[in-house]
Amino acid sequence: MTKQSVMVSEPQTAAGINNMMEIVAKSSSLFPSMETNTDNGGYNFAIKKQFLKKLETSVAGVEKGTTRINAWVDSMRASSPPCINTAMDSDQSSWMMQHPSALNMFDEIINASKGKQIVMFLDYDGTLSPIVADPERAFMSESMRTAVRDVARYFPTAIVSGRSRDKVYNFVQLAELYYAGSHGMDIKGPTKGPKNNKTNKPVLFQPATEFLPMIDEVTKTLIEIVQSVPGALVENNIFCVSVHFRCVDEERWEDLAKQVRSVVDEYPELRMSQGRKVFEIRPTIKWDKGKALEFLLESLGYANSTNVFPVYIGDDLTDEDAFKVLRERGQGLGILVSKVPKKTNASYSLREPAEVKDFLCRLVEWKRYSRRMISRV
Ligand SMILES: O=P(O)(O)OC[C@H]1O[C@H](O[C@H]2O[C@H](CO)[C@@H](O)[C@H](O)[C@H]2O)[C@H](O)[C@@H](O)[C@@H]1O
Repeated sequence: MTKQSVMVSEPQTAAGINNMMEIVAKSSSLFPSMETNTDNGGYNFAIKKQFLKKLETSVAGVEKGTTRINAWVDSMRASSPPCINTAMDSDQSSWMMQHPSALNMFDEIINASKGKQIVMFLDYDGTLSPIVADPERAFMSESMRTAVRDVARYFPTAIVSGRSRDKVYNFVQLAELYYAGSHGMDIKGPTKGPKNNKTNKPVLFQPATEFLPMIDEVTKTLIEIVQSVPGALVENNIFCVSVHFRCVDEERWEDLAKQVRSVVDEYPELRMSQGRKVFEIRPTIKWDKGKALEFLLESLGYANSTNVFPVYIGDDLTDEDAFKVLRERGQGLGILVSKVPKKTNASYSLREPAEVKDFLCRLVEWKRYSRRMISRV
């Protein structure tokens, strides 16, 4: 993994993306059903050893799942086709009709929010910070930090990330925000904030603590096995774990998918999905970024309120859970950050983090202007 922060462009075709979405959707039905392993108080710590031995001696178990591995590799490839062709142009424009730019539709968005409290939910990677090759160097710009800080002055604001809460906090460094790390499985309220904060006690919610030893064990196993795949990187996100393949040669993807899949197969209580050149491994509990959004709205006192307008901005598959919740509630809106058409539950789009920043700044400008107008009356 390079120590330099390298910008990585991700040319993707609409067909490729839709293909990937379908493959990912289909592959979820291939996950083993959830069963409780009662050895050793719920976790089988011998699994790691058994697994490593199995890898040394045979890949028979993996071969049985050839079709499934092929689906994963297809999905990995579909997320990075070589170029954008002209057929894309018409797909792009029809997609843009369905998911118009949140900047172009700014006035409509503001009208829809009239009389309601906007609550902001922001994903981190690919939304507040550009995608880079080294996950440790995914810094957000100082101007983005200022924009988020300003937004949080006027609207309750939460960062919702796949990263561990501590890690994403270290990137954002704003104490006045809510943070939901590990795909929403680790939620903490602000350490400083507005006086009218309805909850005096700081929020702390961790619905997956029982999985900590298992995630820790799987992380260690994954670190050992990916050593043989140059460029692969395991990131411990505390309640979940990521295996990055952004810097792995495409010829090695199949190997990597097989190895990761066979580790995860040993843990029926874990599931694996694919994000942007990353495998995400997390507990099968029914908790995701959508549930985290609902939990935060409730903590803020908006559980059954019709006077709230949640806005969620994100770029990845895991953000779809939050977009879906907003669609189902018929409240607020989702904004997908993407340069290319993607199947999404979001209503609007923004092309890249720079546009996210512009959108946040316009929100702040509008709020300041409307406050000035009110104070004049
Ligand atoms: O929910 P998010 O905040 O978007 O986190 C999702 C994953 O983001 C990170 O990986 C992605 O960004 C990296 C840095 O730009 C990039 O190198 C990688 O290829 C992307 O997948 C993070 O490192 C993961 O742990 C998160 O799960």
